[in-house]
Amino acid sequence: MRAFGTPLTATARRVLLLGAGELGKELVIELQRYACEVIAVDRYAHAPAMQVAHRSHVIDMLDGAALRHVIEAEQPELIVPEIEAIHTPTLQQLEAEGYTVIPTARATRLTMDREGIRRLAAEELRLPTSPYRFCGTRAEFDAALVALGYPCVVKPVMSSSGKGQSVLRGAADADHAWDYAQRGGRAGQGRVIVEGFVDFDFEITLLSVRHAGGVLFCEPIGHRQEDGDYRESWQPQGMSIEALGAAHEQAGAITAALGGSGVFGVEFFVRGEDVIFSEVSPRPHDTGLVTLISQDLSEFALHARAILGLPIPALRQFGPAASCAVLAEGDGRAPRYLGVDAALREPDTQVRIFGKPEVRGRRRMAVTLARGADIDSARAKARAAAAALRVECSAPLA
Ligand SMILES: Nc1ncnc2c1ncn2[C@@H]1O[C@H](COP(=O)(O)OP(=O)(O)OP(=O)(O)O)[C@@H](O)[C@H]1O
Ligand SMILES: NCC(=O)N[C@@H]1O[C@H](COP(=O)([O-])[O-])[C@@H](O)[C@H]1O
Ligand SMILES: [Mg+2]
Repeated sequence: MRAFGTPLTATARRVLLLGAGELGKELVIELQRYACEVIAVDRYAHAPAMQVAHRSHVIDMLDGAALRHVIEAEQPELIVPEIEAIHTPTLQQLEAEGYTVIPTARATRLTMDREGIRRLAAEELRLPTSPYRFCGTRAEFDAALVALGYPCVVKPVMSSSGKGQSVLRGAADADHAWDYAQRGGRAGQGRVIVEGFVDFDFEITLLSVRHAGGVLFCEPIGHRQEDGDYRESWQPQGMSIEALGAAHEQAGAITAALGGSGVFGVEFFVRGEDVIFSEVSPRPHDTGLVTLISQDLSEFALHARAILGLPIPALRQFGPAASCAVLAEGDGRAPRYLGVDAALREPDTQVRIFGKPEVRGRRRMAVTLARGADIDSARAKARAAAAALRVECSAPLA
């Protein structure tokens, strides 16, 4: 095991994050507890994780040359992707040259593109998934709608948090769904996936931790999404022993195929006893923010331990807990947060404000966390705390 060192000296264990949002911010805080030297990179200045890192860089992470330049200048021991939209072929080259990418460069490449991960899961590993088709043209899209029928879901192959995603109820929705997916994709050159709609009873994220001592699974996290974006999550989600066993088995298979160390957020739909694989993040997951209050080691603490090669002898879950996303809408900068005092009046309630410098359209700006006697009361507390918060931009966009 490598010794830990002193930041900003030759002894430091240096970690570079690619993406510096709210998930990265919590990870940086955990890495700082071990006195790692942390460098945060994102496409804009003053991103949340930059505010708690030792240094930061603003680059276009889809630009392979810019990515290589920053990494060669910083010489990190660990490169930790925090978002999907990164020039992953460059990460594969850097890995071949001796850098360590978390969990592996191949995992980041496969999961950046819905086609890579879906074909691995459904066609190689034979995990149950929704029926799907990939389409690069409008004609292929129209053919996919005929083949899959309605309702169905369309998503750009490269997007997250529901960007460019819509549900089609009938042929009348096709034009809008196609145009929206074309605008919402970040780097996929217009390619989309069309999926048959899964009429699930509930959906879960199974946080799976690959670390030096083996694989651990957190209690399942239930969540509610709107427009493909997470609004509330809770832990533990009740489910049958059989369904939980199937989820463990599938999560074990997909994370083993991706390899490396760290936390993975494996997403499933559950319908009766059927457990249907949806997708996986090779990093902490937004629905896993609930673990900031529900576990002794949050998903960020677990990721830090796993990637640094530290032991995780046990997981402690504290009982029913919930999180609620706080969204702001509109356009402006330097937001102010009113009602934080009101949000914290109940016992066992917490707030995280991410510190994002501006809002354009709709953006997640904070999260509330709560524990309760049962899931319903934890959710009600987290929702009430979120409702007490008001986000107001103090200045127009520059
Ligand atoms: N085939 C489907 N059938 C029913 N609901 C779906 C389907 N695909 C996606 N959804 C709904 O949309 C949500 C978001 O989908 P998905 O996770 O694929 O998007 P995403 O943009 O990758 O989101 P994130 O990056 O936040 O994980 C799912 O959690 C689910 O609620
Ligand atoms: N579902 C993925 C997810 O939640 N990712 C988190 O959101 C940030 C981007 O936020 P922004 O779009 O507000 O900049 C990312 O950096 C990551 O922390
Ligand atoms: Mg998802």
